[in-house]
Amino acid sequence: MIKVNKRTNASPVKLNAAFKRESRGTEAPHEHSIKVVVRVRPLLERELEKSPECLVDIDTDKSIVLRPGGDLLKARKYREAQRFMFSKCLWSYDRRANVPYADQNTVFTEVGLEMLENTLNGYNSCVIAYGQTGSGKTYTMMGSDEEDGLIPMVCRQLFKRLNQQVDSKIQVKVSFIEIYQENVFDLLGRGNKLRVRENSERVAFIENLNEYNVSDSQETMRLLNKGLENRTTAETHLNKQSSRSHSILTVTVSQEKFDPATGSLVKLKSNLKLVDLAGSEKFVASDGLDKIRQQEGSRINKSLVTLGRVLTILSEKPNQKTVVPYRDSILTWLLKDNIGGNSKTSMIACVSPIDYDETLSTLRFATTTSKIENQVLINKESQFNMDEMVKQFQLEKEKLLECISELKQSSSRNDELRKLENYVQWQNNYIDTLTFTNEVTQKQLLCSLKSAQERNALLASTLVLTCKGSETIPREETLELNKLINKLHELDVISPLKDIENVLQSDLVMTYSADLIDDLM
Ligand SMILES: Nc1ncnc2c1ncn2[C@@H]1O[C@H](COP(=O)(O)OP(=O)(O)OP(=O)(O)O)[C@@H](O)[C@H]1O
Repeated sequence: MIKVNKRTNASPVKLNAAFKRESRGTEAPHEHSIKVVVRVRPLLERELEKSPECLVDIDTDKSIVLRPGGDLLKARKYREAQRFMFSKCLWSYDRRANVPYADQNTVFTEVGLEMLENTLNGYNSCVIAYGQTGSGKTYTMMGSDEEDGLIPMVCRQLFKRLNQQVDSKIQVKVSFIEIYQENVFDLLGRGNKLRVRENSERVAFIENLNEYNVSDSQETMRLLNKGLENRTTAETHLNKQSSRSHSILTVTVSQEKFDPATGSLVKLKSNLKLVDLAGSEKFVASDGLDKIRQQEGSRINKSLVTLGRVLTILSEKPNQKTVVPYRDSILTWLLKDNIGGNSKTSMIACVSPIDYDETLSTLRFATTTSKIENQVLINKESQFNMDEMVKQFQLEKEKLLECISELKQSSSRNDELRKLENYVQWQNNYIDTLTFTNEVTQKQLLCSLKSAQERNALLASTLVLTCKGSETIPREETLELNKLINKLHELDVISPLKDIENVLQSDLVMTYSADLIDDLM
């Protein structure tokens, strides 16, 4: 086993020289760069028997060192120690004193939490697990029987957070696909191949894909498990249950919320893609794989090679004329927005601690990825919505009336309460008028509704004080209450309605509603 840090005994001069030449990714990441996190997995049971040498180490939580190891150094001279820098390096190889052990919760904290926040704030988000076969991608994303992975944790937390938003209209939809040998299959459907097409805005979509509405994390987990049962796996020389396909779980979250400050209905729609790629290792004919496995291997490689090409072009900051070959593979076509587009994206690069070549290839791939900057936007739509505004207003009024009727049973200040009740009734008629005169310019109605809302707020504070009314009410509170009630009397309730009336009359329409306003006054 190698030592943890630069204090290693193994030819320090050579290592330092190599570090100078080979340190990668040291530039500070741009705000919208794809965030790359590396995770080193522990030795597997069958690897432990051979007591292999650990070839990786992390010397800070942002830097990982790969060394050739004694045998490899002798065998091939060109192999050198190399250091790579990333947003975070997670050590799950063993529990040692000077490096914190990264369990599944750590992955959630480092990657999942941020993605969750992004999704709730209306950003498209994506997490991609990349690495060779058996490096821990599925373990990281899905987890094991004993421990949940990132996906179940994100789903659980997502619903927990959404349930706290009592005043929003929320819809969550889930779809789950696999890309196997360059074909798309619906993991929640009947297993038939689906076609990828492009809409008029050149956004790829999957025709006839099942999308399920889900209302809690249990329902989401049931669908996820159903999909996992359908996913194509096989035993390979490196992994007993190797995923032979790329899987993409898409969680679409739509939130609608009325914003009383602006009088508008805010709609946020974001999708969170959770991608577990098939293994990235090279296949050699001498591996003794049967024909199907070889074909699988070459198709997996085709899509990952295209992914690599796309990422390389994007990392070199292309101009508008550069052709990015997204459409050369289904994977890159479907992930177009997430790599180089409108998405906050993270990659978890999973590495084996004992495979120099594959780990080096993964770390180089991850470095290229970390140089990509996306163009991130909140998917937000605001629109004035009179119906919603009136609904909100009606709710406020109902609350006030409820409050008054409760107070009437206990309070001795029936006079004030009756006055307040009259005001609320007045608001009631006002709402009817507004609903009826829906044709009037929105701006005027909004202005009018806002002043009515101010009155409601005043009514509410008056009620709070009235609630305290009893024989022993302190003098200051009585004064305050009288002040509020006087203010209510003084309120100019006529001008906003006059504005509406003017519009109605100048348009010579809806005279009936103008009459109604007259009645009210
Ligand atoms: N951090 C970890 N802690 C404990 N066990 C792990 C960890 N990472 C991976 N493993 C174990 O390593 C084995 C291989 O992991 P996994 O199946 O996740 O690899 P993979 O990268 O998804 O492979 P493939 O590309 O072949 O699907 C599994 O038995 C898994 O439980």
